[in-house]
Amino acid sequence: MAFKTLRTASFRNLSDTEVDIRAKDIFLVGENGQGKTNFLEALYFCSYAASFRGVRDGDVACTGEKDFSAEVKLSGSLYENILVKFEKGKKIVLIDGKQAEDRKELLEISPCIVFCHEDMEFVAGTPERRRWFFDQNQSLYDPVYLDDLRRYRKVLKSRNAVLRDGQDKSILDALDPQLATYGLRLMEKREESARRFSETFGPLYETVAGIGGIAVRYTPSWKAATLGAAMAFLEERREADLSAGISLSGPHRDRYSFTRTGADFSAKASTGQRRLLALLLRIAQACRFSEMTGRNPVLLLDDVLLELDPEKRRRLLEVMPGYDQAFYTFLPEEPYERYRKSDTLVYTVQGGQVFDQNTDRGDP
Ligand SMILES: Nc1ncnc2c1ncn2[C@@H]1O[C@H](COP(=O)(O)OP(=O)(O)OP(=O)(O)O)[C@@H](O)[C@H]1O
Repeated sequence: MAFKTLRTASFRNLSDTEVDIRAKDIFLVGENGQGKTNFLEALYFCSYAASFRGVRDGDVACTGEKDFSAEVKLSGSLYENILVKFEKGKKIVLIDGKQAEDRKELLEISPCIVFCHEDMEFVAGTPERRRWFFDQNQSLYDPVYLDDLRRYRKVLKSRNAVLRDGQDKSILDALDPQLATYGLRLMEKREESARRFSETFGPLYETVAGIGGIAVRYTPSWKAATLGAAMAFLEERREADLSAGISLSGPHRDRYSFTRTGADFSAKASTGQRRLLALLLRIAQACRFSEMTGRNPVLLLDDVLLELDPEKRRRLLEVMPGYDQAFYTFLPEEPYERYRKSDTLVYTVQGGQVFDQNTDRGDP
């Protein structure tokens, strides 16, 4: 699947036009703060109906506006058009003009993998951010996992409400088996997935950074492998949960870490090594996605090459995963011409306007 055109309306600072993006590689070149990342964000919106910058939908609308939309036409897909619009405080996803019931339907159609500054949080940020990454990773190719995750969160929310408000404790007796059931399903998949992810991630890190033995370690919060054991675990901790007014254990407290030959790696890693960890997490994600689905993703690479020294940049380009389309952002002074292929489309972005730099292009 690839995008043919992107049309935005009141989307951050982008001007309300349609841009032709019919190419495998598209370069967006511009000074800081001109709208390159906003362009990638608009594409991402058509892929997940959410921003990758962790902002509320309303903040994406151009200053002074309340509503906005992003729309793409597709090639290599059963579908032709995706429109995501935010109107009167409500988000609507239209696939070929038909309203989607659940935005997860988009995952099957337009899978994008974004590489951005915020990815550093998966390495240097809170355990929650790392969980988010690995949950997203699994959800990209495993809709059952996403359903279980949503169900787990729903039960957890009810359980926390009971713990907080001191409601009838018998409700906890009813909720705990559900929490344990969904929680165990998540744990099983996380265990397997961390192991499989490491098999891809470790060798990638070794190739680009020259450091072997890197793996992802998954540490579940419940020390339990069966429903009975998980229930016993919850029972044992119920008093502590009641006094805290919140569920203190469960998959929402699971941890992921990066290890080298068994010892923690990220805490001692240099900034450059951490940056590479973050970058290669996304590359491994793209590889895993292709392995599991037999399809290639669209890559959105925001200032990725800028942060690497020339040798790492060269090695990174060597391990780039298979993709159907890739969008790269560059500053004007970067040597982007060096990476340009004969069919690469180059646009400059200035003040939210996207200018075509492909003068030799014939009629599309
Ligand atoms: N909701 C909004 N409405 C209007 N303009 C916005 C909105 N949100 C951000 N902007 C503007 O968008 C611009 C930032 O664009 P963007 O984040 O795409 O930068 P960029 O070109 O990728 O540069 P950098 O390399 O610094 O990330 C800023 O000028 C900012 O004021």
